[in-house]
Amino acid sequence: MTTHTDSTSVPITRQVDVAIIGAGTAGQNAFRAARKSTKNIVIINAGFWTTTCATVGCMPSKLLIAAANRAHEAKDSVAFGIHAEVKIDGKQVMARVQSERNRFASFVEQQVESWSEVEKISGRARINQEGIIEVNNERIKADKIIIATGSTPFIPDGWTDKLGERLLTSDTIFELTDLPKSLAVIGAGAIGLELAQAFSRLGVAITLFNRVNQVGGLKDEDINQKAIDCLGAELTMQLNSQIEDVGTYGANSDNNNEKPAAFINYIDSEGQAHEWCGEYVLVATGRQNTIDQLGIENLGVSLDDKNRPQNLDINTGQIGNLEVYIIGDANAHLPLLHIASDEGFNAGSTVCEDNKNAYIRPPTVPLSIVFCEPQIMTVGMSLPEIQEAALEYVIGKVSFDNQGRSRVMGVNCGLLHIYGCKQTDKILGASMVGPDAEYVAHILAVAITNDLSIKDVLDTPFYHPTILEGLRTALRDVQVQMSIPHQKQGIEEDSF
Ligand SMILES: Cc1cc2nc3c(=O)[nH]c(=O)nc-3n(C[C@H](O)[C@H](O)[C@H](O)COP(=O)(O)OP(=O)(O)OC[C@H]3O[C@@H](n4cnc5c(N)ncnc54)[C@H](O)[C@@H]3O)c2cc1C
Ligand SMILES: NC(=O)c1ccc[n+]([C@@H]2O[C@H](COP(=O)([O-])OP(=O)(O)OC[C@H]3O[C@@H](n4cnc5c(N)ncnc54)[C@H](O)[C@@H]3O)[C@@H](O)[C@H]2O)c1
Repeated sequence: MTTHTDSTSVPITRQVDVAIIGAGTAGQNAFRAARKSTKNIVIINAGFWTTTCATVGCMPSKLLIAAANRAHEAKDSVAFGIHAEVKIDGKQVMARVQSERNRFASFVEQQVESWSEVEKISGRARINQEGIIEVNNERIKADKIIIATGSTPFIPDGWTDKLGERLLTSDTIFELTDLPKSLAVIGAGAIGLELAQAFSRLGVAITLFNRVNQVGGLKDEDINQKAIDCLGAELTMQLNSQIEDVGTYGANSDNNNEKPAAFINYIDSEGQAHEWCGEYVLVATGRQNTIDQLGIENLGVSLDDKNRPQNLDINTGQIGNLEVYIIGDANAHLPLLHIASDEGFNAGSTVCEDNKNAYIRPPTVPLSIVFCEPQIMTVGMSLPEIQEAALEYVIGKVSFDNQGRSRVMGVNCGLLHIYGCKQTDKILGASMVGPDAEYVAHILAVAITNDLSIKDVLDTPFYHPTILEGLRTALRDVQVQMSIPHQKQGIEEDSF
């Protein structure tokens, strides 16, 4: 049926209660939640109907890391008296990454296939000047619009042309059918760090570049330096380096195949000029949303200079009083999977007419984990945020270099800082590089979410011998520095 908009005579092909643009984790969750109470709904998606997480993100990266860590353990067990000869079959490594990845993606596809065809449109949507969604031959008028268009790798200007097929991003690297011989990784954020270490452990000659002396986005200088020390023991890093130029040399120069080799001209942290030359360059210099290309301004949404929407409700993704919701990586707030998932559920529940019974999840405590070894985690407020808020704090510390179980396991490199609030005996946040950081992070997230005092956490059992006993040591260190009354227990009472 074709109708007309009120203000113009432009024909519209569909009128819906809710339109969702983008069917990744956030969009699919929004669709599932909204569809419970409206049947007049459409979801539009460009590209594959799976998710970034399953297809080119969380899952393939963790599959590669899993293979890498197996290789590393086998190669790195001499101190235990175990001398293994390790042969890495690159083709088999990549084949497992792809087949397991496809298995995860197929579960998402099956769910999407169960949705009615009328509710799904494959195509790239745009919002025209009248606020109508245009996709393929359709012009869709929606009472409420949820935008969940995700993010894409950011590539510095000109690099795509200069590096040609030698340039890889996280969107393409998992499609390699064999391990490369050499790889430069540019950017030491979560993606760069995880993939640089994984490929290095699989025998690829890696150089990791970052323009600042920082890894994994760490904002606590001591933890950052410890992470650099722990990771640098096995990974070649050029931190604080400036890339001057990138490009390729003529065919056959890598004696590997017909393709030209890649080069990077850079200035190291000492100011010396160098050239790196190798097979591929993985650009991991961040991700950016693309909502500026969507015609978002036609819905009354304004963006700041980093493409972040103004007046964003971080709980539901709603923009001010508009019936526009921007969720997941698209809002550039916290580009993480659990956030995309929660925001999708919340937005989908909020747009329903009958949403009184919908449970809108509150914003969760900030939590981030980088799956390199040792792992990196941050939870709660960061040190700069605490300092900016002028809160009185103490830092409880524990080194994992000599921590009992960490040493037993041969994973004894790390440092945990817990930021305790002097007035309240509560945990403000924490930052760590070290073994089992993912579990430490979750325990602290539970404590902060439930407003537990440091004494509350210390009153729970810590089994011996565990790496988590290190968490207890750091909590006790917070406690002994507190100005509030408490039952002192010296950190020296922790024993092996
Ligand atoms: C390599 C890598 C590893 C990661 N690892 C982790 C991890 O370990 N833990 C973690 O928490 N997070 C991780 N992330 C981040 C996580 O994957 C993302 O935060 C999450 O997938 C974002 O989901 P989304 O729904 O916002 O976007 P997506 O899943 O990207 O969905 C967006 C969809 O919108 C579509 N789209 C875009 N524009 C349009 C348009 N104009 N019209 C129609 N459709 C459109 C896209 O094609 C896509 O299908 C990782 C990311 C990467 C890249
Ligand atoms: N384990 C996880 O949770 C996980 C894993 C992967 C990705 N992610 C998500 O994906 C997002 C994107 O990850 P990312 O690592 O690409 O981005 P990022 O923003 O975290 O890191 C990018 C890094 O590249 C550096 N950089 C930028 N331009 C550069 C240049 N020209 N030369 C040298 N260095 C440069 C930056 O200094 C920064 O350290 C993350 O913010 C995260 O939310 C999460």
